[in-house]
Formats: sequence, structure tokens, C-alpha cells
Amino acid sequence: MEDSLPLNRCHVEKLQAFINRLQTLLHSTSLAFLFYYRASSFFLHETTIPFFPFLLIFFSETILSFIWFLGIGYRWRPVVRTAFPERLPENDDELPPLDVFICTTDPIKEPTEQVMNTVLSAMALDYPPEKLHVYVSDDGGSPLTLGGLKAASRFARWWLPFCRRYRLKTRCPKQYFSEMDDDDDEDIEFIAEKQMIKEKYKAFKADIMSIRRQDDGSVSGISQDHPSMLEVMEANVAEEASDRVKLPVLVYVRREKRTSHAHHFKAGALNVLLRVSGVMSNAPYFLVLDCDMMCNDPSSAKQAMCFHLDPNISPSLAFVQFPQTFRGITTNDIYDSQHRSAYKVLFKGMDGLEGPLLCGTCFYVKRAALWGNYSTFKDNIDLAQLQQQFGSSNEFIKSLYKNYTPYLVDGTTHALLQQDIKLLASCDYETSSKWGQKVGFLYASVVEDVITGFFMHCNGWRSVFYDPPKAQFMGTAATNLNDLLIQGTRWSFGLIKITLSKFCPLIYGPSNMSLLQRFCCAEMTLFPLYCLPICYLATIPQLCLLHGIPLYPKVSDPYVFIFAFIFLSAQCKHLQEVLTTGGSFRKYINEQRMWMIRSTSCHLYGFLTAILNTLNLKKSTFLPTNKEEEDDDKEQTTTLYQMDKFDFRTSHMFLVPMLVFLSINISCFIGGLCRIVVCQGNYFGDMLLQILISAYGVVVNYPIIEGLVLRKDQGRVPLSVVPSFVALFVIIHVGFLLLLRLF
Ligand SMILES: O=c1ccn([C@@H]2O[C@H](COP(=O)(O)OP(=O)(O)O[C@H]3O[C@H](CO)[C@@H](O)[C@H](O)[C@H]3O)[C@@H](O)[C@H]2O)c(=O)[nH]1
Ligand SMILES: [Mn+2]
Repeated sequence: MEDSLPLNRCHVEKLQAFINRLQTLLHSTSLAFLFYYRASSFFLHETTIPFFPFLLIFFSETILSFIWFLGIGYRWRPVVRTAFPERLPENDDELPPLDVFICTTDPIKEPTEQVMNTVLSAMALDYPPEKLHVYVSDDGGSPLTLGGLKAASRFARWWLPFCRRYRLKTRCPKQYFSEMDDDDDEDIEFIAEKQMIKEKYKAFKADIMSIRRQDDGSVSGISQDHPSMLEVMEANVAEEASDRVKLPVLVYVRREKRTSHAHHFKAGALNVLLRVSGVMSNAPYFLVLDCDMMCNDPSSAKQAMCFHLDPNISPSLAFVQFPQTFRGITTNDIYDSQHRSAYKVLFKGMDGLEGPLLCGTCFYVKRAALWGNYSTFKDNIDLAQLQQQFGSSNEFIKSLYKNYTPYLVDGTTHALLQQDIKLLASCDYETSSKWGQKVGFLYASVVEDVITGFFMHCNGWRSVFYDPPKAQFMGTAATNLNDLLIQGTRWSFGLIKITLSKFCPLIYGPSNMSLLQRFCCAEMTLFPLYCLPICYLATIPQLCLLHGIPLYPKVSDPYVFIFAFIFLSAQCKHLQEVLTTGGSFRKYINEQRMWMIRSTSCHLYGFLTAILNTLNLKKSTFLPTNKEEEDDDKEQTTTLYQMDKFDFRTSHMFLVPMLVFLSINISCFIGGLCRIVVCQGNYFGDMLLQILISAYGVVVNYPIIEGLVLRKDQGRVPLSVVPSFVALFVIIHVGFLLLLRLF
């Protein structure tokens, strides 16, 4: 019987788990030796290292080992899942209703055509259209987005029936029409219709362009002050009488924004959508999409339902997270824009424990999982208490107890609705309620995804990570250094904020959360702290080399093997992971380099900003990334990213640390070599590890040297940065000498 077949399967990668555990055992044993070595040499006064370098080295080795230790959980029990959507009930009536939330904010950085493509791809999901509602949140309050949405809704009347009739696999029009034509063996009717739809698509693009032109100027930038607005797109029935295909309801939501009120960025936008959709369709599940993240495969909703409808896991399942995949990623992916490790290793590892955290987009979540500690109010009918939790709208509170209500476009409901919406989307609705603190998406950090995912886990919910062979979603990655480092600064700021808040995973959370799961969550929020040991490792061993201070055991000392082993074991593990997840040796080196660059710039800044923010000295900001793509119409030129060349056109703030650390490595390496020649005795043997560290720093960062001295193109390191980096270089050298004198 079909009924008895499971909807999904979970398979533990046994060999990988074995390799991981073995490496964990060896690595942690050698770390134990390392700490024994450091402690004994310190307490037995055997050490020749001056106090201050010793303190730094000990501190950074401790942080490095601690963060590594927290990451054990990721490698403990990696799993892979499979879903069988064909085993879902054939009758569409049995599928639960589904809402889709799409957030956009900046019509310049997030081109309207692209946002509308995301909207259209979501409307075209392979799901009963009468059960699908698509909500678009426009934080920019832009007429361009509203106009674009109207145009998209008109185009959808043609596009959706076409997708369904021919069962298209690609349901994002832009992508569909840019794919290679191989019309040879297709029937004439199809080709004719395709041509017609293509014309409609062109007209739709032209509509957007004309709104853009009419709007001269006022679209630029994100509006910070505007009233709320709700518009349900008219006529959700397809144009053609032949197949009166129903279309999903499409809703435009503009929440009220006032400069006097914090709006909490994306989390705030999602919470408004949660409330507004609650009084409109109130589907038990919803999909969240960033405006650039289109549905690459129409089947994701049904695949997700294979988990949500599985009676074995469903009661405690909060969300199904798909990986974020990006268009235009090159083989060598110099900046690691795809975040390989997160989506190929870390999430899989957490999936084998209690489940991954959220990553902001591409997830199907159960509405009830966002109501905080559900059990405390489930049987509670005390209105006053509910209002304290959910705010004053009775309509919304009713929705908590009510099942899905399909939204009907008719005059009277509409007028009533407008009133409710005005309240629910107003900027002081959340005052004296628990929105953002216990209910909905949390506000304590700009990485609302990680903190909200963690909070759901704390409330006893579980989650699933599903990475099917075909990418279900496709977005734009930051493929230039500048965007990437700005984004990285925001992320590390947000993550460290979580660590510094009461939600710090090391202390917050129920006692029944497994230790490994807790460690993973802690690692995820703490890892930007790698910036401290990396900054140390990029300067102190090198400067000590220059000044003849050995920090590591001599070659004749057996402990040298411990240090060498720790380094090699970490490197081999990383290399193994890159190779088994489809990367190459060059990808591994690229990731090593990016790890150093990120740590010494954006993670460091994010960390410092988090401290300032916690001390109330700096406000939170959320700069959206650029999502503009090369247009088909424009002349195609290969970007530096595609040529595997660094693009150093970024702010000095990011360039200076890169250059300073590199030049310290180079100068000390050369200085060290000179000393070998000049000095008598065992200098080489005493200093070997430090020589190797500097050499490693130089070799891995070769592209920066190239960008500074060899390259002539516009992406080279700008010469204007030289004075500031040389100044800092000198300051560090002098500072080091001073500290050495003092301590
Ligand atoms: O005030 C804001 C700011 C942003 N957004 C939207 O949030 C989404 C994510 O912004 P983006 O600029 O793409 O940031 P990324 O760093 O690429 O996003 C990642 O990191 C974010 C947390 O920092 C998560 O929310 C995202 O889901 C995740 O993809 C976009 O659709 C924006 O339109 C808003 O709606 N309102
Ligand atoms: Mn993004």
C-alpha cells in the first residue's frame, strides 16, 4: 500500500562520521598535549618566552581550540535526506494551505524585474493555487515595487497557465527565456505560444521601465517614513477562458515606518507579514524568500510537505530548511561566495543532531512554531494575557485558534480588512507586546534567522535540512569583495550580538537540548571570534621570529610533532571536506585565504561593532547587498570574479588589515631568513615553526601581493591605501618593541 511507504528517509553517513570522529579524537588528544606543554613550561619556569607574547599565544591557542571544540557536533553524525513527493496524497485537498513571504526593501539594489521574477516563480510553485497566497513586503515603500507587482500580476495570468500546461521545470520567466532554445522537436502550438508569452514578458519588462522613468528620482533610496498600505492584486483568474486556471492570491504589504520607531529590518517586516497573513489566509505553513531567491524548481513545496506531513516527525517539526544556492558561482569561487562549508557540511551535521538553525530564506516553517512557548497559552483563553503576548488586535488573536480561511476578494471583507491591517501593520502595534522578544522573528540581532531558529529549538521544536540533487532555490551571491565584506561585517556583528545577549547558546536554552546541539549553536554565533587568534597568528610569531624569540618547541624537541600534527590535521580535514563536497585543491586554498581575510577584517569589525552596540555607542544597521546582475541586453564582459582575480575596489578599512598583515609576514620572513645566515648556532632549528608560519601566510595570500605590485587593471590594490597601511605597519612594529620592553 502507498500509505505505508514513508514520505522521507534519513540516512547517516557512516563512513564520514567515522572519519570525523577519528580525527576529532586524534586532534583533541594532541590539543591536550599542547596545553600540557604550555602550562608546564609556564609553571616550571622553563619558558624562554617573554611574558606578553606568552600570554597572547596562550590566549589565542585557547580560543582557537575552544571554537574548534564547539564545532565537534557538526561532524558527529552527518545525515542525508531523501523526500518522496510522489507518495503524497494524490488528492490536492489533503495538502495544507501555504503562504509565501517575500521581503524587499531597496528598488535600486534589488532591481524590480528580479524581485518580480521571484514573485512569479513562487506563484508558479507546483501547489494547488487556491491554497497558495503570496505576500510581498515592501520596506522601501516604493511606487516602483507596487507598480511592478501589478504588472507581474497581469503577466502571471499568462505565465502561470503556460507553466502548468507544459509542465515547465523552470518557472522563473527571466531564466526561462534566457535558456538555450532547442525548439526543433517541439510542437508548433507550443512554439507559437512560447513566442507570444515572450512578447508579454517583454511588455512586462517595458512596463517596469516606464514606471521607473515616470518616477524620476523618488524611487532612489529606502523610504524611512510612510504610512501602511495593503493592496490585493485584482483578478486572480487566468485570462484565457479555455482553462480558467485559478491563480494564487498576490498581496502587496507596506508596513508603516516612522523615523521615531525602530523598524527592526527584515525581522520586523516578516512579523508584519505574519500578522497580516494571519487575518487573511492564515495558512499553517509558510515559505520565506529573500527577494532575489527564486524558486528554481516548482516542487520544493511538495518536497517540504514530505517532512511536515510525516506523522513521525511532524508534531515537533518547526521548519524544513533548504540550502541557499547561487547563480554564477565559478569553479574556484575565489571569495567562497557560495559559503560551501555552511551548506555542505555544517547544516548537514546539525541535521543529524536536533536540526539546523534558519538561514533567512528558502525555508518552510510551521506558523505555530513562531508563537514562542506555545504550550503556555494553547489552552488559555484569557484575552488580557493573550493581548500582552500578541498585541491588541482581537482579529489576529482569533486567527491563532482558527484554521486557514481562504481570502476572498469582495467589497465588505475588504473594507473590514483594511481597518485590521492599518492596526496590524502600524509601527506601534508591537509596543507592550512580546513581538520580537518571544513571538515571531526576534529582534535581538540583525541575523534574525540564526537567533529565531535557535529560539524555536529552545522551545522544543526540531528542524530538518534538505539538500536535494536539484537546487530548489537560486539567488544572487555577493561575488565581489566589497559586498562580501560588508555582508560579513553585518553577519559577524549580529552573531556576536547573540553571544553577548541573554540568548547566548552556551547559557540560554532548556536543559534537555543535547550538548552537541548546544555546542553547534554556540559555534555558529561565536565563530567570528576567530578574528582574535588569527590577528595574533598573523603578527606575533612573525615579529618574534624577526627578534629571535622562539615561541614554539625546537626541532629537537619531540613536542614539535604535536604542533606540526595539529596544523596538519586541521588542514587535512579541511582539504578532505572541500574535496568530498565537490571542490578542488584550489578551492581549499581560496577558502583558507578568505578565512584569513574575513577574520582580520569583517569579523574583527563586526566584533568591535557588537561591543560598541552593546554599550549603546553604536546603532544597528542593515545594508542590503547588491543584487544587480549583468543584463542580457548589456554587452557581456567577463568580471574579475569570473577570471579568478581579486577585485580590490573596496574601502581602505578592509584593505589596510589585509596589507598590513601580509607585509608583516613578508618582512619578518625575509628578516628571519637573514638571521639564519647571520646567526650562528641553532637559530634555524629553534625558529623553524615560525618560519613556516610566515611562509604559509605569504604563500596563501599571494594574490594580494599580485594585486599590489604586479597587476595593472582597475581591480588592483589602489595606491592611495599605501600611506595608511605603511603607517600601521610601522606602528605595529614599534608597538611590539615597546611592549616587549615593558613586559
Ligand atoms: O530593512 C530591511 C532589510 C532587508 N530586508 C530584506 O531582507 C532580505 C535579505 O537581505 P540581503 O541584503 O539579501 O542580505 P543577505 O546578507 O544576503 O541575507 C542573508 O542574511 C540575512 C541576515 O543578515 C538573512 O535575513 C537573509 O535571509 C540571508 O539570506 C532581502 O530580501 C531584503 O530586501 C528587508 O525586508 N528589510
Ligand atoms: Mn541576499
